[in-house]
Amino acid sequence: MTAAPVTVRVPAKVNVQLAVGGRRPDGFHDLANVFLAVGLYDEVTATAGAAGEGPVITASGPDVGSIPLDTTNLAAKAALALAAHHGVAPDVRLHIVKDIPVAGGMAGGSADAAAALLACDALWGLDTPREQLLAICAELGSDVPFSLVGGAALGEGRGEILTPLEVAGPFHWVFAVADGGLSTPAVYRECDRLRQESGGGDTVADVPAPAADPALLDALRTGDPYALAAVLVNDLQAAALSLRPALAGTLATGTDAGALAALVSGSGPTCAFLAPDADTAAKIAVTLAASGTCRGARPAASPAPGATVVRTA
Ligand SMILES: C[C@](O)(CO)[C@H](O)COP(=O)(O)OP(=O)(O)OC[C@H]1O[C@@H](n2ccc(N)nc2=O)[C@H](O)[C@@H]1O
Ligand SMILES: Nc1ncnc2c1ncn2[C@@H]1O[C@H](COP(=O)(O)OP(=O)(O)OP(=O)(O)O)[C@@H](O)[C@H]1O
Repeated sequence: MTAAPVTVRVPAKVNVQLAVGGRRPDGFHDLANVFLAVGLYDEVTATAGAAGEGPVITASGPDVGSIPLDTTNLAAKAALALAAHHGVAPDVRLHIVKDIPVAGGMAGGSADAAAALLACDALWGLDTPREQLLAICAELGSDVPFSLVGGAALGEGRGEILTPLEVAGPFHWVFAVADGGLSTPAVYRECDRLRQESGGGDTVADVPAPAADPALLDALRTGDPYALAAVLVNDLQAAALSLRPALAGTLATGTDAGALAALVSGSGPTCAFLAPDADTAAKIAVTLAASGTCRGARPAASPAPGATVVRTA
């Protein structure tokens, strides 16, 4: 009997604190990365594939023209990694319903990897222990473990070593989606270049070790948007603005429309706006969408749960 298809829903993320340390010898940067999952979701459905065909990717949604449909898709890589871990055949059809902006700094590819991992695990009846799933996630990318876990978490190391955080809420956000993406490695490189240019150096010997801000952790715990707005910080923001100066106009538009704070989401170019309540978030979204400073604006609340099986047919 063929196993029933499995659908997993997985959230996007915003980094409420992204403290970036110096460039390590392996090219990565040590982080104090406070992740918050937000209620914008992709869905990945895994269906049994024909013997020998490997992972087959299909996708639907407005931006899917810019994602790869071969084995470089992070969802395919996740299926291959899980199959290799267990020594099983990686035959699976993965359909991605994509709502998370592509190359937008919201971990869309990472989300699909985490979702595919969970969906294949259920489809293939593997029951992989959580720690092993998290280890496979970390091999796939620095953001992938958080996509599995969701909620709020501090990511240390290159972002893959997670400590869950207490978080109240809801926090109300608006996300301004830009035309075109930004490459994550290019943004980290630009951060290094700006550090060198300012004379401070860009290696672990030059840059103070990143640390989570206790005031920010308190604001998450108490669910206070005003306190959170006062301490939001993204060390990659200057680099994203340097590569995409027009984002300054987007940030200013959302702030003028009533956001408590505005910042670039992760490596950008999506901009995130924290609102005091859901009504204000809806108004900010309308103003941003009409402003011509972004391609679209999406309200979303956080925290959101991590990758979750939502359907088996
Ligand atoms: C910007 C963030 O989204 C914030 O959460 C992440 O740090 C990026 O995570 P990601 O997209 O999962 O990144 P990975 O796939 O692990 O790495 C892609 C590239 O980003 C850079 N990279 C990533 C993470 C990190 N801590 N330091 C880095 O310098 C490296 O050039 C790396 O080759
Ligand atoms: N399933 C996928 N969805 C989106 N992009 C993918 C996927 N698989 C591979 N990619 C590639 O990864 C690149 C980065 O896309 P992604 O949407 O993950 O960026 P991002 O949100 O900026 O990532 P992050 O916030 O983790 O740095 C894309 O340009 C695309 O070519």
